[in-house]
Amino acid sequence: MATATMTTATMAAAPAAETYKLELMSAYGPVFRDVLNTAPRDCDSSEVPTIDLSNVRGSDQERKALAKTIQEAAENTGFFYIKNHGIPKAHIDAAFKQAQAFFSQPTEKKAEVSHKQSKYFNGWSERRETGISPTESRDHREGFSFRYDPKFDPEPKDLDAIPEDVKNCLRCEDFVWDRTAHLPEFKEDMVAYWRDSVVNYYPKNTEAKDTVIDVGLGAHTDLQCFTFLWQDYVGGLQVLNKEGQWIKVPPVPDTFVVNIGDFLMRLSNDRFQSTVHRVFNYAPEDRYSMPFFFGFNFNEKCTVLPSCTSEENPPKYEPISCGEMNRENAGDEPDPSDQERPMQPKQHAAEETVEDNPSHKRRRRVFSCESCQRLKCKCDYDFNLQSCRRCQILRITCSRRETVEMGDLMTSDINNNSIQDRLSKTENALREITTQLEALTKQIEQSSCKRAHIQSSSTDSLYPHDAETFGDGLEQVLDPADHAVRSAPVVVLRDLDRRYTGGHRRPRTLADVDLVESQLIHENMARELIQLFFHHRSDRLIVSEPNNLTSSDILRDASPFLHSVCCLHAIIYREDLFGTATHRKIYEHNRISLGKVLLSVPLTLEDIQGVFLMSENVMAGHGDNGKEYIDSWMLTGYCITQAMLSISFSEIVKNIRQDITTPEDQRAIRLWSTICLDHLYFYGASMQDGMLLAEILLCTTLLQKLGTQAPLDPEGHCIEFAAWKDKWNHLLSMPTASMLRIGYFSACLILLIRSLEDLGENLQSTTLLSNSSPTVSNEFSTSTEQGATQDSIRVKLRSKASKYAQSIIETFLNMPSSLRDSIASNRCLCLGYSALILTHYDETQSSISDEHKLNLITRFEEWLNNAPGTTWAIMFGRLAKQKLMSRVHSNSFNQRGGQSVFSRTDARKAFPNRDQMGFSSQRIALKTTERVRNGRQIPIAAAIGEPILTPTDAASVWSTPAPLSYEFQPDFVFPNMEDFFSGGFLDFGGLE
Ligand SMILES: O=C(O)CCC(=O)C(=O)O
Ligand SMILES: [Fe+2]
Repeated sequence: MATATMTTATMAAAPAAETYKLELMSAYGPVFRDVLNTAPRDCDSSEVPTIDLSNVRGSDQERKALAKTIQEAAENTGFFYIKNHGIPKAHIDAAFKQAQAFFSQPTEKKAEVSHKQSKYFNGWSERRETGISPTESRDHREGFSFRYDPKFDPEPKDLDAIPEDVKNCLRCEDFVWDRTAHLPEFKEDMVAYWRDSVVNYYPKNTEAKDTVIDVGLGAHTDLQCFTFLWQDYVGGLQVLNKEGQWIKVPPVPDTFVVNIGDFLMRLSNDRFQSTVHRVFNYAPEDRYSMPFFFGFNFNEKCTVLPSCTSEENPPKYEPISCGEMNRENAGDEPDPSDQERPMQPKQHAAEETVEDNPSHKRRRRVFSCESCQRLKCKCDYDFNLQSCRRCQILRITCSRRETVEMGDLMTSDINNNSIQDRLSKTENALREITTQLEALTKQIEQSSCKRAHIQSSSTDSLYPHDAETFGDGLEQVLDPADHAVRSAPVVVLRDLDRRYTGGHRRPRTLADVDLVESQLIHENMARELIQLFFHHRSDRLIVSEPNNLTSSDILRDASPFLHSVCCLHAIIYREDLFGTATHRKIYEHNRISLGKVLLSVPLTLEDIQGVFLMSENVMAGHGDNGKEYIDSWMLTGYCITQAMLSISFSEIVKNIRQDITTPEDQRAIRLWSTICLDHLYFYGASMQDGMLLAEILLCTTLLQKLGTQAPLDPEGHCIEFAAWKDKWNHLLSMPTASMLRIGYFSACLILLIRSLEDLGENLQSTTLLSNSSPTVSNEFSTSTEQGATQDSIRVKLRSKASKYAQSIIETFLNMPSSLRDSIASNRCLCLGYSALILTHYDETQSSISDEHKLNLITRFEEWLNNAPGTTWAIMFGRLAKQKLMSRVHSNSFNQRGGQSVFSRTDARKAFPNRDQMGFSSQRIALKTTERVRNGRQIPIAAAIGEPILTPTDAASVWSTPAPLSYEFQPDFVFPNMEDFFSGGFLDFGGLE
């Protein structure tokens, strides 16, 4: 312990790594920036000033003063706001509305105008499709682009008079408007706003990943001269200042943000700053922005502006066009000049060596760094500095290549030359690798202390989920071994893992390509297969719809691997595909992906789900035993290990305690319980494990059935439940399976109640909890044939529901008392609810005698009175009893000609152990409290109980029944029984 404390102290004193390396794609190739780890702060007006453009049409002097202000801002941060810009607010508002209308369409609709149909990157781009910054996540953004079209110019153009070379540079495409024609006024409002624009949509994002910086649009510089940006009120734009600090450029009403682009920086001989910026939309709201990129035609060659050069500061660059400049960086396909921001680099084609082509003549060596060669700049490579001045200024790696030019040397030197050439390439490659390794090591080191930094400024945290449950600085020390002093092994392991992988996953090419992309199946087929998966196989993961599987909207995007595995599972249900060559190919694809995924730690929940599904023999047909897959046990075991690393259990437990579990938490726990239980299955699980598994599967079936239209047939049967019962009958029939039986009866009861409600029966809180004596109309609406059929169905369902409610209570009362007392609170509420149902229907409707009911209910209530933590159920139990007694009373009253003749004997029959009934004459006061469950507020009614019976004279009370003693507030909402039921087995967010 002493050592640990010492280490902590030493560590705390050691200077923390302050920066991380940010890699950027630029026209000059990859550029690295050192970025401070501190949380982004607000910009101040000296960094991003607001410039009033009112004087743009003022006197010469005023205009000069304005130009100077702009120049200063362009030379400083390269970012500024403009106000009084003259763009009508109505145009902006209309375009904004259209942007919202466009992006709120279903994906399929947006896909109709996908940029994939475009030659020039016009149209819609999906979320995560682009990943502009190699250091950060893929972009959590959708975009819609269109280009200037002379047809829509506010000053009408003679289209025929446009010169051919200018026409060739136009990038407008009609399909963007044709395929949005269904949106009223869309084109008109958009072109009225800008005539050449991108609209960015950053969907709300409250689930930032903790391993990468999850960005809306990654760090980049804009490529052209300057950008006008309108942003809505949400905020998220950040700019990297000269100190390497991210500063926030928040929305300011009625302004645009202007920033300088790479091309203007070059034309100004680096005087104006093209500054790195990004969008970080970690916000509970969607964000929209509409930039306009101003630049020359992409073919227009421009020189450095003479006014920006002098004798001491000669032009650094050769004339170049914007198109050429960017093509130099990114290769030729697709034409990068059609993008507004840099593209991710393409692998340069392997360079041709002299050996590859021995016909090449001996070459003359010239010294010029690779970047200057590419950009046709003069290179003043300094051998001592091992860099040229331009690369130094740009802070990019200056790799020198001994370029050889045709002509000079003797052919006999070819071999020597090629060796020399290769040697120099190898050297360069090594240097590059060393730089990257250094950067990576630093980044990994920083990632472990990043948390500490970022946590201290929690509001701006880039890693909100990184906020560990650790209470003090002891857990934030750099040496993970120190964690061992206080942390569970898994915490140490997780930390080590983060530290050594830095959250980076191994590349797993195939696993990240889904079946559609790899052209194994068509998109529509994939959609059908996913539907089939959810119809037939989702019980494997206890999920009922795709977004139970992932937090992202699109499973294919979130996890191509899991998507492929789900498709593979569904093929069993497609006779036309099962056993075909396509099936085998898909299987092969998944098998290889599985291998890649297994090697790429840390795994996401989706990965683990995929691996888990692969533990089944998915090549087996319906009837075959999918479980006998050779690696199943190993795979489920691996899933368990990985889940332990990926799931923050303590965080989830904390959330459960506070009743604030997130869908992500629930997903994690569902997955965890499923894989553990499945693993036990192979291991030889106990009966109790089996019962728990059976019940979880039952619950899944129930949830699925509740989502369907007619969950039961007219006889009140459910095929799926019958199948479940068949499968688990060996457990159900065991004497120790009372809870499982109660679960089964409850599930059946829930479906019956749902069916009755569908037939118009009111079984809502208001009815079940009302103080009036429960009578259900027996007057059927037999006037129509359909009405008569419905009535007869209702009769059957009522009687069945009563039977199930009876079975639930009976089974419970027959359990050993120790087991009864340990019942989960949620399940206890199921019992209370069953009691209400049992008493709701009279003898004729339920085919159960009131006497028997009273007996059961009384015993149940007696237990409730003595059992701990059953507050709610006490109320329901008592209410049930009162209602029943009041009906028994009025029945007897009516039967004996208005005379109450329910005798002591009757009472004794109903209460054979009346002395042990435990009725108390005390008033019961239940506290009013509020709990939140599943996001709903459930007021627990204040209930004051009057004594119902006194042990001394039960019979006198029969003749004059006491008024019902529980009064529920009118807005009291009875939670669904399925909430109780499904919450019961995991005891999630249990109500006390
Ligand atoms: O959405 C924003 O605020 C910035 C967008 C941007 O930088 C771009 O589109 O290049
Ligand atoms: Fe930008």
